[in-house]
Amino acid sequence: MAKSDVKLLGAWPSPFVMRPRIALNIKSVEYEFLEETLGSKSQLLLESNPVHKKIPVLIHGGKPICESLVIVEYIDEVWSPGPAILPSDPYDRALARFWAAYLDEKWFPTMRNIAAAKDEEARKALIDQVGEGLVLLEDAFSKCSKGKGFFGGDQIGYLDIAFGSFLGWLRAIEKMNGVKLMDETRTPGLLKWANSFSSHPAVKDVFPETEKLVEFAKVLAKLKATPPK
Ligand SMILES: N[C@@H](CCC(=O)N[C@@H](CS)C(=O)NCC(=O)O)C(=O)O
Repeated sequence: MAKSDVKLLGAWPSPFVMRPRIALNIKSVEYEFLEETLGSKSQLLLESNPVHKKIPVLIHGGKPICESLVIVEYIDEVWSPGPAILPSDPYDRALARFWAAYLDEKWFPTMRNIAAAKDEEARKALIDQVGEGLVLLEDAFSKCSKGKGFFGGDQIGYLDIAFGSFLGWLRAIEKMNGVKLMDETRTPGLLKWANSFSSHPAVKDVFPETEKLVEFAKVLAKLKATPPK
């Protein structure tokens, strides 16, 4: 497959964009990364994802595929055989999809809201909710990993990608709020997993630095505070 046949529309700070990047790395697929500019949407993005107008979009042989987890599943099916991303067992697959949906629908939106909390009490309540979510995920980790290093077992799988893509922002939010959300007492398994995940060969080159994300968050906050002209 020529590199030009696989294009990914994205942006470096986006956790959702990290997902297909990791999946493509796992499958050793070369691709062209087309970086969107903050605050504007390219014509290609608007044409490729007219429903949500969001990144990531994978364009494979001219055909667009949208939604990060749909893209990860597509990559797993198309570049097969190769290291499997989704679990082969139907129950394990269902569990991985269940927790990925929890992360996207509940856990991450709560964490994202911390920055916009209206006062200190609201901020603290959101931080507590994120911590409670991590305790649930610690339990999910011990069930899914079956004593191995990743949710997917010996190798990074679907749920590792779904959750691991949020780790950069989790670390940035810890730093910006002066808190530790993952720790040895409440989430020992996740703490170890987070280090293995972020240093994995398929991940480390696309894993954003905490400091860069903190700076980016400040730029975003400024943009939000500026009234439209
Ligand atoms: N559910 C989508 C979420 C994608 C998403 O929220 N992308 C953000 C970047 S992190 C985006 O494109 N935002 C632009 C906008 O909302 O207009 C997915 O999993 O792909």
